[in-house]
Amino acid sequence: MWRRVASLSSSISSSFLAQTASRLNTWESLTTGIAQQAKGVIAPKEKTPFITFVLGGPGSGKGTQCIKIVETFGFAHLSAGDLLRREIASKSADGAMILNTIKEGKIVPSQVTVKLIQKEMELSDNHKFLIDGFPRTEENRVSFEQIIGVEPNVVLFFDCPEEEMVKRVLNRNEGRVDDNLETIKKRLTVFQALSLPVINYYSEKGKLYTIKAIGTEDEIFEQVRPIFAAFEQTVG
Ligand SMILES: Nc1ncnc2c1ncn2[C@@H]1O[C@H](COP(=O)(O)OP(=O)(O)O)[C@@H](O)[C@H]1O
Ligand SMILES: O=c1ccn([C@@H]2O[C@H](COP(=O)(O)OP(=O)(O)O)[C@@H](O)[C@H]2O)c(=O)[nH]1
Ligand SMILES: [Mg+2]
Repeated sequence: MWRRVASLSSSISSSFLAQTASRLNTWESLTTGIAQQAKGVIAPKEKTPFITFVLGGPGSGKGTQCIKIVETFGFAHLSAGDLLRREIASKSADGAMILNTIKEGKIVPSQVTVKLIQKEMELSDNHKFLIDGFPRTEENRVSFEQIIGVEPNVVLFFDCPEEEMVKRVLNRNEGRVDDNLETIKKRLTVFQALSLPVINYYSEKGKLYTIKAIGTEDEIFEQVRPIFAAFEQTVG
């Protein structure tokens, strides 16, 4: 749905989209409303978006569980880290800056990450999104709300002991520049200082679902499954 609108609205700036969306605060404002303006026709009613943020420390199992959620509940999986690594691989203008930031275990400027997420959402035909590994800071969170103009419906937090996260990352074997002891130590510090406040924010808003992220992948998924099963009727 976003793809069609994105192609129709190339002359309509994304800030206009964001302003319209945040004013009306509905997904339909981003889709049918703009489509009507662009084409002068009544567009079919679109589905309301369902956004899940998937949070947790490095190696807590976010990506692994996202694959299972996609298989079982048909979400689109947007990994912020994968989108950033794709920018590095494509040698885009921001590639070198992103690579250095990831090597240092720091956080890429919000504007860059949110634009990449926005593009993927626009290209997707799905209305159910798993946004994996984002937002990692309060600034990330605010930036998403301002640019995209919607809030998450559900926030998952994979709560895993540091010792286990370190062990998993060092065994990950995906050739990542940040899967080494020096970077992981920095990432754990960043997680405690910058990401935990985001998790606390959503806890206070009543949107947080905490998963005990130890045990087998299947055992952990049995904690995840009922969360999405409960929403299935309403989400579609
Ligand atoms: N429950 C689990 N038990 C043991 N290893 C796991 C478990 N879940 C994931 N892993 C492994 O740990 C590593 C990190 O998992 P990943 O899903 O990439 O975490 P994250 O995206 O949170 O960094 C991967 O090599 C993955 O195969
Ligand atoms: O919103 C994001 C997501 C990721 N990153 C960077 O990308 C790295 C890897 O993120 P990813 O989610 O892939 O790591 P994981 O938690 O899965 O190990 C992070 O340490 C950050 O440097 C970032 O800056 N902003
Ligand atoms: Mg991951």
